[in-house]
Amino acid sequence: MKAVHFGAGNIGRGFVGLLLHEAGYEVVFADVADALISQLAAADSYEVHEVGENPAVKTVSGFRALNSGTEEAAVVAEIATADVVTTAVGPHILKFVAPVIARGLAGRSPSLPPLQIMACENAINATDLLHLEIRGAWDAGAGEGAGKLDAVAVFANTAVDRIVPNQAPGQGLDVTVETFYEWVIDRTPFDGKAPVIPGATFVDELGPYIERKLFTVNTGHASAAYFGYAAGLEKISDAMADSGVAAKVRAVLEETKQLLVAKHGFVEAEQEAYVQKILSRFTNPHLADTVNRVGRAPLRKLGRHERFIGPAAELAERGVTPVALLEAMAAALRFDDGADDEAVELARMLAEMDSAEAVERITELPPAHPLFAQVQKLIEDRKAE
Ligand SMILES: NC(=O)c1ccc[n+]([C@@H]2O[C@H](COP(=O)([O-])OP(=O)(O)OC[C@H]3O[C@@H](n4cnc5c(N)ncnc54)[C@H](O)[C@@H]3O)[C@@H](O)[C@H]2O)c1
Ligand SMILES: O=P(O)(O)OC[C@@H](O)[C@@H](O)[C@H](O)[C@H](O)CO
Repeated sequence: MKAVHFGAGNIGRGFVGLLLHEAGYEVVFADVADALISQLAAADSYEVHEVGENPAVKTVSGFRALNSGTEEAAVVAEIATADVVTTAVGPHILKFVAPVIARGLAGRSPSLPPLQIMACENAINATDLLHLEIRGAWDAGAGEGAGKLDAVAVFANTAVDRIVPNQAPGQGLDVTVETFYEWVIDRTPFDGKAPVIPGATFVDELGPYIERKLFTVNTGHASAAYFGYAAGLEKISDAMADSGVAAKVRAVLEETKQLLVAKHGFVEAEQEAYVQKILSRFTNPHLADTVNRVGRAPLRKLGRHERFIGPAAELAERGVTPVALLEAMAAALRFDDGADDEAVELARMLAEMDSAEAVERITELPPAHPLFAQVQKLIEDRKAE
């Protein structure tokens, strides 16, 4: 069995690659980072160091690696004979890997079962986004003469959860990760022939799991990052050790818990246990995770269906005015990491646009939305500084 995995970064090597390897797949890593691919191609194995409670070291071996920029034809050929394709490149990069996947699909023998495609990104239904992009490339010519896309590929949404920080320089290919992990996959598109991945959980209704993960783990994480950044702290665990930051993060998760319980019917006590578990993961002192990594790409994180506006807008639509979520968004507007392209772009937008235009462009909330005025006020306050 062969899996082609796009994105050999933190979660690619430290989670998806590891679970696919443990499931018995030969993993072919595809990435555009030349030095990383050369290192992987030259290596026989790398180690995943799981730190925290019950630490362990896992070895990943038997993989290959290709540069999907300079060795595109080879990647296309691998996809043509693969069983599974996964991605962990970032939601905004899916449009770049889609044409390569489309060409690989077009080259498949009709005798092969459909390729099983799963995007492992922090976004609601990321595989649907990838599917749309592949469909675009297919219809634009990649699939010419190859029949119907849906006959050669199956697309399944997933929710992936494991905190994998940026790795310390000098660590080579080895990856330090937390011990916790969860990979939840929508079973329904596979028509009874889902891939066998023992580390993954297959469910019939993924929607509540994705939202629970994004609006608890990622909303809480990003809140810790932005409040921690405002407090001048560098590590997430240090931010969570600050009682003021921890209280604000807790308040944010109280609001998303209220939404998740009301919307999806999660049992309140179970959701509270989930929140507690996540807060304890953020405090893991063995994980050198930074507020800059977790706060990265604030424009994406302030998007309409993302970790802040997503739950805050739904609460507002239900007649509840969020308070802590708005405070976290106010902190996000002040994340001015000059090394982060999106933080720089956010600062430019805040400087150049009037507040109403900035709300629409950053959050895509329409002016008539019940949350619009509150977000506009946050932006006015930020602009006035
Ligand atoms: N790190 C985590 O804790 C974590 C956990 C769950 C989900 N995720 C999600 O996984 C995705 C990747 O995150 P990460 O932390 O591993 O980031 P990362 O930056 O460590 O890895 C991304 C990799 O994608 C590669 N890449 C960029 N453009 C590419 C292209 N066109 N083709 C192929 N490869 C390309 C980069 O070179 C890099 O190696 C994101 O969507 C993130 O939200 C991350
Ligand atoms: O990857 P992002 O930028 O969407 O979010 C940053 C972190 O919150 C994220 O990578 C978490 O570590 C991860 O989602 C945990 O499962």
